[in-house]
Formats: sequence, C-alpha cells, structure tokens
Amino acid sequence: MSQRKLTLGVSLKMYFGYRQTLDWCRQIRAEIGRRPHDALSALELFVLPSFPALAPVCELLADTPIGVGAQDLHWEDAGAFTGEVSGALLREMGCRYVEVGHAERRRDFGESDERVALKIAAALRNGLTPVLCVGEARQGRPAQTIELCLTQLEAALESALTQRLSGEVIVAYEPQWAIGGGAPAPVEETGAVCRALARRLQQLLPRHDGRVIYGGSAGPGLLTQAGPAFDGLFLGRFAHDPAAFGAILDEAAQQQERK
Ligand SMILES: O=C(CO)COP(=O)(O)O
Repeated sequence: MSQRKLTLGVSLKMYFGYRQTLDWCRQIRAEIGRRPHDALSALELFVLPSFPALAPVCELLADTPIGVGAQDLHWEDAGAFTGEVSGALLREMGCRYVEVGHAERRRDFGESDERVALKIAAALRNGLTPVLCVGEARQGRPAQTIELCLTQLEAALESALTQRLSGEVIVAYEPQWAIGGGAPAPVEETGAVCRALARRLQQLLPRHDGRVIYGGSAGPGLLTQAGPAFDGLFLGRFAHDPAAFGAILDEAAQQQERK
C-alpha cells in the first residue's frame, strides 16, 4: 500500500468558462514550475476540464507532470450518439484519464451501475485510466457504507472483467453528502472505506496498484490529517485557488517523502 503513487486529481466540473479554464491551468503550471522536479515526480497529477477546453489544456500542460482527462465518455467507440464523446476520440487527442460515474451524473443524468460498467470498459479498451467515483448518498454506519461502496465497485468493473480488459483504475471514494459542502467527511470513517475499497480493487485487478483517493470538500490540510489513509485526493472547489492547489502539492510531496 505504501508503494502506491500519491495521486491528486482536480475536476473543474462546469465551474469555469473557457478563458478562465486556460488561465487556471497556466497558474497551476506556474505552481508546478516553482517546485523541485524531484518532489513532484513521485506524484500522479491530473486535471479534468470541460470537453471544449480539453485540446488547449492538453497543449498547455504537455510539458508538465499533469495528465489531462475528460469528465465523462460514451460506452461505444463510434456511431450515431448525438452530443456524446467517445473514449477513442479522447485518447486520440491526448487525454490519459476519464472520470466515470460521478455522483452528479448518477443523480442528475440517471447514470446506472450498468452504464458505469460499460463506460469503465470503454475507457480501458481505449487505453484511458478511468477515475471511477463511488460513494453513498446518505451518511450511514461505516460497515453499511463499506458494503454499499464495494457493491458499486464490483458492479462498475463487471463488464471490464468479463471482457478481460485490464489497466490501471483509480477509484475516487466520494460520499455524496460531503460533495459541495464546507468540510470533508470525517477521516476516521473515510479512511476505513478507502482501505476496504483498495483491498477489493487489488483482488479484482491484481496486476495493478489499485489506488483509492478521497473526494468531497477536500482541501488543504486534509492529506496531512489523513496520513496513509488515502492514496490521494480528488479535488473540486478547494483547488480553484491555484495557491491552495500549491499548498496541497506540498503536503503530498512531504507525505510521499515519508513513505
Ligand atoms: O465532486 C468532487 C470532485 O469530483 C468534489 O467536489 P467538492 O470538493 O467541490 O465538494
């Protein structure tokens, strides 16, 4: 577990306009540039902007350690699917990651476990690393939460495993009730869920390192507080300030050094 790369991801959701996205990426690039290369080389970093900003963001971040990905994909690689974007296209344009099954997509766009599973398979088939989001809708007892999240994880990987697809999968554990709030869920609870998910992920994909990162009002200070409980963070609003992202980078670098 301690050998896993600490991972920091940011989803910009639909918060920023086009120019704002590019400005933010330039500032993030500057934050990266201010830090010694060695401190960052042990981390895995990715950013997920809106679809129309993907091409310029790929270009802007090409010479940095930050990978780029999309917030969604279709489960087919081509065809009559108006308004959709395929994993094949994402890969072709330089994306390395794709988010699948975020709570907002499950809740607002009716994304079922079956669709999530097909999208995970599409991501792996196209050489993209899926960032699979799981998490409970309401705060419950830890044992219940773990069971629910393990069920979501198994359902999400079912198509990929049946098709014998393999590849790195990053799981983002995001308790839905902690998303968009003022503070993250308590580390004592989320740490146990992350560890249970990591164990199962490694059983399901034994050849991969199976990282489980935490998301839901995550911000500066959380990684230090959580210690080895998380393999990293999936950030939203609290990474909008580039300086806050820089502070989280420093925490991650320090933590990686201690491993
Ligand atoms: O959903 C999230 C990341 O995908 C978390 O968002 P917030 O950190 O803004 O709550």
